[in-house]
Amino acid sequence: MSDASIGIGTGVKGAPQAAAAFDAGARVSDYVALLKPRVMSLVVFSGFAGLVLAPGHIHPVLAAVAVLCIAVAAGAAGAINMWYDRDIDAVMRRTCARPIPTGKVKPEEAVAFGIVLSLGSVMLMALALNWVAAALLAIANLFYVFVYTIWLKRRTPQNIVIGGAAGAFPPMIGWAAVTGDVSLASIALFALIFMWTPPHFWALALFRRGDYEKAGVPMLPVVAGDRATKLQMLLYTVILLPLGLVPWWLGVSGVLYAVAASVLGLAFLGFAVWVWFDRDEREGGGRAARRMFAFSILYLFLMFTAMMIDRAPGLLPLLERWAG
Ligand code: HEM
Ligand SMILES: CC(C)=CCC/C(C)=C/CC/C(C)=C/COP(=O)(O)OP(=O)(O)O
Repeated sequence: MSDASIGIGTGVKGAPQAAAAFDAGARVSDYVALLKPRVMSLVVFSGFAGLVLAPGHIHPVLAAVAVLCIAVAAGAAGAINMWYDRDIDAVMRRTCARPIPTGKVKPEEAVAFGIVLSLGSVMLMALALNWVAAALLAIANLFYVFVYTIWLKRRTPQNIVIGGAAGAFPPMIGWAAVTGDVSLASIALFALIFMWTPPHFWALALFRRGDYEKAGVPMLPVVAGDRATKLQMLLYTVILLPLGLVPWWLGVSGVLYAVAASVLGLAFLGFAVWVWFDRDEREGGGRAARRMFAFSILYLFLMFTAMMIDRAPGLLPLLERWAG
């Protein structure tokens, strides 16, 4: 039996096709990487929480469209951020393997991709849901691109305090997708993420300080030092403790949430105290800072989970109606 008859010839002929398919797969994953999918998970989760917690009903298909729009608009802003920051991303160890610094995606392709997805997601939100949700989505997207990335990131250590507002919008957007408005309760959800962002990010900046120094980005540990950063983190986590109870106080969720928020808030504060007393200030050496960064993500996931579980009795009839 010749090689050709057992299919080797076919295999050789198929090789370029296989390579092309592999290439296409690699390109898809590069474009997905532009969307910062891991960060997006929590953005989407908090947006979903806004949808669940808002009073009123929404058809599940529309709820899914709203979540998709939040995910795509956030990812699109991330792609534009990677286009603008391609010079500093190439310098930092954490970001140097991203698709633009490695040459896998051209800068102009990335920015076009980001702009098209931004416009598409905002338009879909406006058409399928409502104009308030679409306007908030556009504001969040533009805030991350223009206020955080282009204006503040390279100028001031307060970059993430002000610019962090972008990431605080998703629950408000989810809420508005259901109600068509902005309420005190949705502002409380915004405030929670707004106050959470600085300790979340500065914990990372403490053990990635060298990266930011190298790239010349004025993050707080670089500009003001570790002690000042740790003090600020303590302040924000102290404020976060009572702020976490506001959704309960406003009746967004009940006592179960209030207990969870107190425990989680105290734990987050405990991490900030541990970071404060941790004397290991070598770049990359601070175990406490690493743990606090990881806990910050768990904290927000659990806060919104607790809020939603507390609303579960109200959700049940809703789910039954959807199922029916
Ligand atoms: C200006 C505000 C913020 C800054 C500067 C910031 C910065 C960062 C950075 C640098 C990382 C490491 C990312 C990586 O290397 O993959 C990170 C991780 C993360 N951030 Fe933030 N963040 C901010 C706000 C938020 C918000 C609002 C959320 C969601 C509500 C969020 C969710 C996450 C999650 C889930 C991760 C973990 C990703 C992973 O598993 O690697 N961040 N953040
Ligand atoms: C439309 C919408 C809902 C927008 C939300 C935008 C959003 C996901 C904000 C979170 C902020 C964020 C990921 C900052 C990363 O900082 P960086 O860009 O400095 O991080 P890097 O060094 O990893 O690039």
